[in-house]
Amino acid sequence: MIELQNVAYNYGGGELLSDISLKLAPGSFHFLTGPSGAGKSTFLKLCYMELAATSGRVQVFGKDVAAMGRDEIARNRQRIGVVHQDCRFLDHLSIAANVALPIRVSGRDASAEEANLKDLLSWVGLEDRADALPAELSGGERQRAALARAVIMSPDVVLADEPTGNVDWEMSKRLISLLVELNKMGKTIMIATHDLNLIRTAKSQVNARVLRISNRQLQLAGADL
Ligand SMILES: Nc1ncnc2c1ncn2[C@@H]1O[C@H](COP(=O)(O)OP(=O)(O)OP(=O)(O)O)[C@@H](O)[C@H]1O
Repeated sequence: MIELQNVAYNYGGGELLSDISLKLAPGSFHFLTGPSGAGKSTFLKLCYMELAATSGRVQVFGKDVAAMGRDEIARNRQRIGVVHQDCRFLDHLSIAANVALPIRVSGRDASAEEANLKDLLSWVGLEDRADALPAELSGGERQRAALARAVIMSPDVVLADEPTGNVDWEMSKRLISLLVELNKMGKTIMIATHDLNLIRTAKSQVNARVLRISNRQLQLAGADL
């Protein structure tokens, strides 16, 4: 699905990530952990082609990202659902309209997707909040809406950046269960988090590998979590 070979990245200062190699197999479930500022968000951005590697090779769906044009990147991006750390919404649009936004942006007929949208909102437990505005939602509701928006295009891969950052433990477990469900449906999942309790909880539900960014390198964490 996504493959990095000897990838490095720097924002202009020193190297933030060095010599990173990883192959995300279809249907795999990964956690990405590491201290604040280690480069977890940056790593995810390399995976969803928001950033281009400074050196090395990134392949997405079997194609070299460096060889893709803008349109091809945009097309392939539709196959990757991203839950952003700060989950921003358009404030003047309802939650249902925000969740459906990727469909409109892609040019597909949103009215043909009404049933899908309804199912998705009820899957994340927001069927009663469809007409609410983003400002009226709690932190947990926002995160669930962000997850629904990330999967509305039926992506093959879901990348989530601290999806449980601002929610309580019960809500964190609920969000992780939703991501585990997506994985059981065949989607490839990667979640950046520094919540080790969450990783332990998820590991009882799914066969997850834990990656850690430390000293600019990506390592496979041991079973000592
Ligand atoms: N656009 C940017 N320009 C310059 N430096 C940046 C940019 N984005 C991030 N950085 C720096 O790169 C480093 C890694 O940031 P990143 O957000 O990838 O880390 P992180 O591991 O996700 O952190 P956190 O757990 O706090 O979210 C930080 O020092 C950050 O300040």
